This record gives sequence, structure tokens and C-alpha cells, in this order.
Amino acid sequence: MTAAPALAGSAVRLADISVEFVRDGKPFTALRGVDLDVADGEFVALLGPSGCGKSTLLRVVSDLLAPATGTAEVLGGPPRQARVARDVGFVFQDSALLPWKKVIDNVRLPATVGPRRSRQMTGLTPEEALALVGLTDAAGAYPSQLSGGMRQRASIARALVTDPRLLLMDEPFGALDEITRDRLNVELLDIWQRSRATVLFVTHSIPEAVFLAQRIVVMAANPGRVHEIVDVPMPYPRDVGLRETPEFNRIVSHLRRALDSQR
Ligand SMILES: Nc1ncnc2c1ncn2[C@@H]1O[C@H](COP(=O)(O)OP(=O)(O)OP(=O)(O)O)[C@@H](O)[C@H]1O
Repeated sequence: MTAAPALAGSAVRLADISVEFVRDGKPFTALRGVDLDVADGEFVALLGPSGCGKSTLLRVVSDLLAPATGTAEVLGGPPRQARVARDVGFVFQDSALLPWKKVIDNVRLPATVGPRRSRQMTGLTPEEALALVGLTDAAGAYPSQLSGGMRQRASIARALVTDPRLLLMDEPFGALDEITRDRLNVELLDIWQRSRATVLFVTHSIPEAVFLAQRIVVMAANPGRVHEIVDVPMPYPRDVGLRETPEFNRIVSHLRRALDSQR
């Protein structure tokens, strides 16, 4: 896989972002005054109670939603520019593979549409992306023939074929059993280190956030806002043994208290 070109500065820069919805006929503030800088190549987790606006934040970054106030900059320009250039990849909780297409054809899909086609020579081929997530043998299967973990890996492979400089992941492993989730966490870190993409990763799991991220954005609800940003200074590569260390558990406890204090 080719390394993302080095960018000076931020991959994502949010300044004073607010998002308003109408819920039950009344105005509702989903995000208020969110400031966040994510450096190029950084792995940042978003953690917080249900409804605090984590997915809404990703939707602003991915240009699916325009904020009511504030400015968002993605890869040095407006979010729309990054979306149109297909520099942003997505992985959701539900893998959203097309059930009537084989795994390899699902993974090929982004490469067959849109302007990124001509850049495929510098990115991963669909076959390479499948190999990277360990699914070469499942290339000819249909999504319904895969386990949940395999479907999520196929979904990650699909996101990787556009060689995204920014990967947005919204609880991608939330529906998986703990053992599969732990394994995919290790695989994801491996992929991240090789791709040098920037990752914004939404999770409800404190240990998952600590294991993966360099920084954790703890959010609070009503209105959705940034409560605290916590550094995770442990070096990479990280392996499962990290979860047994006092440093890991100290950060987990700190985050648990930060989330409990919001109740
Ligand atoms: N299209 C919409 N219309 C009205 N309200 C919305 C809309 N989308 C989100 N909301 C509200 O905004 C708030 C934030 O939603 P969001 O999905 O971003 O939260 P979240 O932190 O990702 O939650 P969860 O962890 O449960 O997935 C919620 O209260 C939700 O009801």
C-alpha cells in the first residue's frame, strides 16, 4: 500500500461547530461549540454516551451535514472538496455490503465509480485490500455466507481501495463478540500503521478506545460537546498484552470516571 502523502498540519480542523435539528417539532442542539484538531496521520477515538453527537460529528466531517455555525476543514479544504476527491473512506457498524454481489465485487465497487479510478494504480487493488484484511479465500463468497467479523473486514477492505487519506469509522466493531473485536482491533492498527491514513473512530467501548487511539475525545450530551481530550501515550505497535498493563488500566479508570461524572 502506498503511504499517504505527507500533509503539513491538520487532517481535520473543527472550530466552534454547532448542529441544530428539529426533534418532535422543537429545535434541538445536537452539537454546540465543538473545537477539534486532528493531525495528519493521527488515530483519534470519539467516546461518549448515546446521543452525545458522535455520529453527527462524523457527518459534518464527511459533508453529509452542514453545521449551523462554525467552520470545518478536512484535508486542508472544505469537507465537500475532500468528499468529491474521494479522499474520505467510511466504515459503519452495519457493514452495508450489497448482498447480491460477491465479496470481491463489493470491494471493487468504489474503484469502478467516480474520479478515483485513475488513481487506482497508486492505491491498493481490491485483491490487495482483501489480502490485507485476510479475506483472500472469501473473495468469491456472498456477504450472507460470511461471519459478522468477516463482513466488517470486507467493509474495511472496500474503504481501503480508494486509498483514503481520512478513514471515518462509526462503531465498526460494535456488533461483534469480544474476541473477534479484539482481533480486529489489532488488525486495524496494523492497517493504519501501513496506510498512514488519519482515523476518526467512534466507539462506546472504553478499552477499545484506549487500545486503538493516540487521543480520545470524551464527549458529553445535552447539548453534545467536547468534555475532555485524553492522551494515550503508549507507543505502537500495540498488542493485546497492553490491556494488562497498569498504564492502560489507569487511563481506562480515568475515562470511566469522566463518563460517570456526566450522569
Ligand atoms: N436527522 C436528525 N433529526 C433530528 N435529530 C437528530 C437527527 N440525527 C441525530 N439527531 C439527534 O441528535 C443527537 C445526536 O445523535 P448522534 O447519532 O450523533 O449521537 P451518537 O452520539 O452517535 O449516539 P449513539 O452512540 O447512540 O450512536 C441525538 O439526540 C439524536 O436524536
